[in-house]
Amino acid sequence: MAEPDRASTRAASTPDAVPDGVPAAPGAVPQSFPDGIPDLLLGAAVELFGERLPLAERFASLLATAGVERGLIGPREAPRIWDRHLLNCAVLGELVPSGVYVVDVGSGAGLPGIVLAVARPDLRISLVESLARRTAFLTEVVEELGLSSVEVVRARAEECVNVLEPADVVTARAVAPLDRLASWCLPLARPGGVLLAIKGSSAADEIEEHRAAVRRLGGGSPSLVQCGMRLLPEPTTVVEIRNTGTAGGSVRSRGGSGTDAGAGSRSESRAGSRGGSSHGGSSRGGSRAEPRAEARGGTPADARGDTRAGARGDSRAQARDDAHAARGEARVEKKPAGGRAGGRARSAGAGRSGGRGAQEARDARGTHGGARSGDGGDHPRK
Ligand SMILES: C[S@@+](CC[C@H](N)C(=O)[O-])C[C@H]1O[C@@H](n2cnc3c(N)ncnc32)[C@H](O)[C@@H]1O
Repeated sequence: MAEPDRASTRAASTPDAVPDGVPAAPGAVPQSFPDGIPDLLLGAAVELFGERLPLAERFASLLATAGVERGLIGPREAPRIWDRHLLNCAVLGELVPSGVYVVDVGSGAGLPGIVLAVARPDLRISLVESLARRTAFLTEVVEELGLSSVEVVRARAEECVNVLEPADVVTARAVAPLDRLASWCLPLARPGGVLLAIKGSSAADEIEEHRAAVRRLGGGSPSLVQCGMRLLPEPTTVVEIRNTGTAGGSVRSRGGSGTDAGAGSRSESRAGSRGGSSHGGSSRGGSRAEPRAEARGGTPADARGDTRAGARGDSRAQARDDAHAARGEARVEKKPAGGRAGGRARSAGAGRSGGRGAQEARDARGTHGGARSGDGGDHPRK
């Protein structure tokens, strides 16, 4: 497996934080709101983003302009950005403990990763996305919003195992069916860590279909959780799977390579270095249902609808990615190093043996991370 190449940029400024993502006191809430937030959702937006609501508004605006122009979301999504995307993702924070390290797999245009970073400045977040066009957008957004606790990692999730620090929480929305998602994401979570997959109304069926595969992959029994019950007209359906640390198998990816196939890396990671996160605290809510329970509200959508403009190009790029991965080849795309040194990216073998792995880790700390960039399954849909 080829060495990942890392470069990074660090956000220029850090906006004022809301401790632990606690909603700001009423007096701190900005007085002016854009037309963009539907009246019905204004209360939820204020509660979820608090005094960082202007940052969320800026992200909404970037999605509706550059995001649409660059084919990252479809033009029809622009009017639905708040309900279908920002708030749908922000309520995921109910399941994320304070101060933990989160890896968002298949971030696309930043969903849910950027939204979580805006709503929850207490989190450290790595956005893992395989397509360069999308990581370029993500990097710009991170810089523009001053999200200093976020790194953008251009790589397939499979390539990040033993490269990124084991995560307390791995998130994903509209990336792949549950078995494939588990095979990519559970290895990125520490034992005891969780995968939170935003899913649609077929989540319960998916759980039943893939239960055995998830168990083979070291996942505990999946739970179906509804987030935002109190805040949103339609709550967000999340499948929560704990990494038991007993993985015993893999699921073949589309390219034909299993997660343990050693796909080559073409990664540039942007590593932030704020020290390891202990698994902190308890999560903030979410309403758990029995796995078989019917999910209310078809949230997660089929991403195909919202990426139409760029979908053909992306799927060609993804096919190339898959072919490379299937052959175990690496395609490293370098980015100029920038910003201060980071240190969270962890190389295979780093810390245990010297040699290349250790050198990679040193490189990651010394030059600081970068960005790295695939296409997947279901998106929130209403
Ligand atoms: C349908 S989009 C969803 C994007 C975003 N999560 C959302 O909900 O809007 C799926 C994204 O996952 C990325 N992707 C697919 N497979 C991946 C993998 N194995 N590793 C990293 N990213 C992947 C694709 O490039 C694409 O950007």
